[in-house]
Amino acid sequence: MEGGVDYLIDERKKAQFDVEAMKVAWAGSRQAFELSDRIAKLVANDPIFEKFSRPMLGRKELFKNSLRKVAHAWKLIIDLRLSEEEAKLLRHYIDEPAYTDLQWEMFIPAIEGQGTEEQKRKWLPLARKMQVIGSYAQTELGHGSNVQGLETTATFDPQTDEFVIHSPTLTSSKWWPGGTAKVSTHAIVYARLILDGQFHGVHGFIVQLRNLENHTPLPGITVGDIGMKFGNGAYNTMDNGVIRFNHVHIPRNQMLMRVSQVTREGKFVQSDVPRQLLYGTMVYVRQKIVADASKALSRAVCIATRYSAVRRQFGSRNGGPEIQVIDYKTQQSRLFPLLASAYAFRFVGEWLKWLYTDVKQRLEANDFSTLPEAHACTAGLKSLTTSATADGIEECRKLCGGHGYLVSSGIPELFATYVPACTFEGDNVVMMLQVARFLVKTVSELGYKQPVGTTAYMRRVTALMQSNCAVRTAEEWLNPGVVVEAFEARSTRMAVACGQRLAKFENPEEGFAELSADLVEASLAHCQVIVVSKFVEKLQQEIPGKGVKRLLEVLFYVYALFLLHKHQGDFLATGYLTPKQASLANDQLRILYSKVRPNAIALVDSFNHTDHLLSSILGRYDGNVYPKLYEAAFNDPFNDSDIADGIHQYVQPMLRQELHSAKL
Ligand SMILES: CCCCCCCC/C=C\CCCCCCCCCCC/C=C/C(=O)SCCNC(=O)CCNC(=O)[C@H](O)C(C)(C)COP(=O)(O)OP(=O)(O)OC[C@H]1O[C@@H](n2cnc3c(N)ncnc32)[C@H](O)[C@@H]1OP(=O)(O)O
Ligand SMILES: Cc1cc2nc3c(=O)[nH]c(=O)nc-3n(C[C@H](O)[C@H](O)[C@H](O)COP(=O)(O)OP(=O)(O)OC[C@H]3O[C@@H](n4cnc5c(N)ncnc54)[C@H](O)[C@@H]3O)c2cc1C
Repeated sequence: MEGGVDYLIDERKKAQFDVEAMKVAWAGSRQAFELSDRIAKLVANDPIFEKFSRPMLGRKELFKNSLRKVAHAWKLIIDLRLSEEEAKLLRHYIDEPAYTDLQWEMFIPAIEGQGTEEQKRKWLPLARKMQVIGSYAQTELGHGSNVQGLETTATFDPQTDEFVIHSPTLTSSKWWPGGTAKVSTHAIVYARLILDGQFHGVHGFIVQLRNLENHTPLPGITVGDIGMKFGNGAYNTMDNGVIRFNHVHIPRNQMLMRVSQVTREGKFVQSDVPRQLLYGTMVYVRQKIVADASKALSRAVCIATRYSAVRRQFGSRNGGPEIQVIDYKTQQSRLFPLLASAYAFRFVGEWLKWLYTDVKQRLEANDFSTLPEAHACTAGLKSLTTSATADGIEECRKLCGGHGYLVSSGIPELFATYVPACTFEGDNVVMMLQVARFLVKTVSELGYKQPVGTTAYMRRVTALMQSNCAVRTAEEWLNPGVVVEAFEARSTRMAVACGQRLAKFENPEEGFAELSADLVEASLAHCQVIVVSKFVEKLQQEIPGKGVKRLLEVLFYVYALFLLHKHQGDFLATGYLTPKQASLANDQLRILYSKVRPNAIALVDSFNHTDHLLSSILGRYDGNVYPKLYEAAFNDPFNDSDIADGIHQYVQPMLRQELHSAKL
């Protein structure tokens, strides 16, 4: 058997549910499925969007090719009159980080959230038509996580009614802003506002960087690329920049003034809008990143699952076929929790999108009451989902054995492109510490204030602290209420224990710093409650299609019981579970894996990923792995000639023992 075509056909026959209905459940609705399927095919069938050769290209060629793709995409958007939703799907399927990500996901949202009505009227139409191209310049060489520590200054000059943007030190150079090194004409620059020698906090300013006619940097602006990043291809299609400002003047009306204003006389006016709204763009993008995590994880899982069904090792008897590696329990125990996580992240991402839309509407009506909850949820879930996805992609590489290390497996580039998500938009540990602040506050107020939203379960603090799990058989773990209660009890107990230990410190900030590692673990436990509960809420909805709901229930238990197994130390240490109950959960997990097994290929087919998106020989829909790997090897430009450059010069003299007289 040369290829794996027959293996996947057989695998697909084993499915116990309606795959087409599962595709709809994954997409969110039939309309969403049809839209996304149409755009996926549009991209897959367009040769300009080819990406298989990307890791072989040098930086300049890679970047130019990326500019070409964006220009072609923009032309398609106009010619086909694509909506903003369709344009964003187009970007997803093109699958290439580019300056437009910053334009549409940071520059425009920053103006929408922090600009005045007048500023929105002026800048948004220009940006939406791509007549100005903007980026988001917050991070500096010496300051990233600590936004209040930024050094760039914006000093008001009452003589000219302008702000003077300046980088006073080397460490104040803006460093990282995507799209900035070579493309963007403007940037939202975050800087310390200085009025009459007084510091008034960090604010956003719209600063023009380049001449719109000839694209040269404006006087006083030094700008360039920060250099090659991790991996070939990957995030190197993006021009992350360094900018240095030397007393650059901008009009006063280019400070984003929804949160605070500076008058013509140079007076600072603080409105009722909380200053945290300045961080609103990050909240928006963190929510997007959560929604995107399932897309990246599902790609890696799809590749590893299909390949695990094609790949055979050991167990051949009488010349018969060896065992498919997907049949090894160890392979299942590593792969199926990731498959289940992809579904879990998809549903929590959908919910977070809803939560964000709700908060946005409230903010527009000047209702800021749900902002702390939205901040904690977006920060925490961004951290949980990106860490699990980055680790999961790497696990999928290992699940594919040696071939997973080949660029043609599609996994190395996916990993290299994905991992910065653990760092950008807030380092994952720093984000969990934000959740910790929120949890500590919630716990400290339990005596007199009812927790709401995602912490509402802590209203039952007494019961969750005192009662214990009642499970006596492995079967009894198959109850959503029992599972959710276990997660809630563990989270409540960890948060309360942190609160009690913090209370022993005279200085709360010192206590917080000392206990920060434990606080991060308590925050993770709380975020897991959210993911598990939102999965259960999804299952409570009507989900049409034969067997679809049943399979989603199986995946829910795999996700939750795997987490319980992985973190059983917490569940045991907090005293909610006995070792016997933890062991029963693990027994149930093994049974669940055998329920996933016949459906595994159909479950990854339900992601509806095109071969173009996967860009992976191991993950091909037809499973024809070996002939295509062989073909790709000989199509590699390195194999153009049998004698590589340098062989005659450096190898032959060695073979002939003539190295001493060779010209090196
Ligand atoms: C081809 C054509 C296509 C056309 C269309 C295509 C469009 C493209 C479409 C799709 C693209 C798909 C891609 C999707 C993903 C988008 C990716 C975009 C690229 C990403 C590139 C990366 C960008 C960046 O990284 S930008 C920089 C990000 N930086 C950070 O995240 C810094 C992190 N630090 C902080 O946020 C803060 O410093 C802090 C929170 C850690 C601390 O802040 P501080 O002021 O010191 O606050 P603190 O004292 O701790 O807290 C005070 C109180 O404020 C509360 N709080 C903090 N933050 C927030 C907040 N955000 N919201 C609300 N409240 C907040 C905090 O809890 C405290 O509250 P308390 O009650 O006082 O305790
Ligand atoms: C690919 C990529 C694209 C980016 N694009 C942009 C962009 O478009 N615009 C922009 O402005 N920025 C951008 N950034 C920058 C990004 O937002 C920052 O790198 C990120 O916020 C982390 O900040 P840092 O680099 O300062 O990390 P640091 O804060 O220096 O982190 C270093 C280590 O210190 C730890 N640490 C830091 N503070 C604490 C603390 N209080 N407690 C405990 N541990 C702590 C962290 O956990 C980490 O382990 C991008 C970054 C990357 C990688």
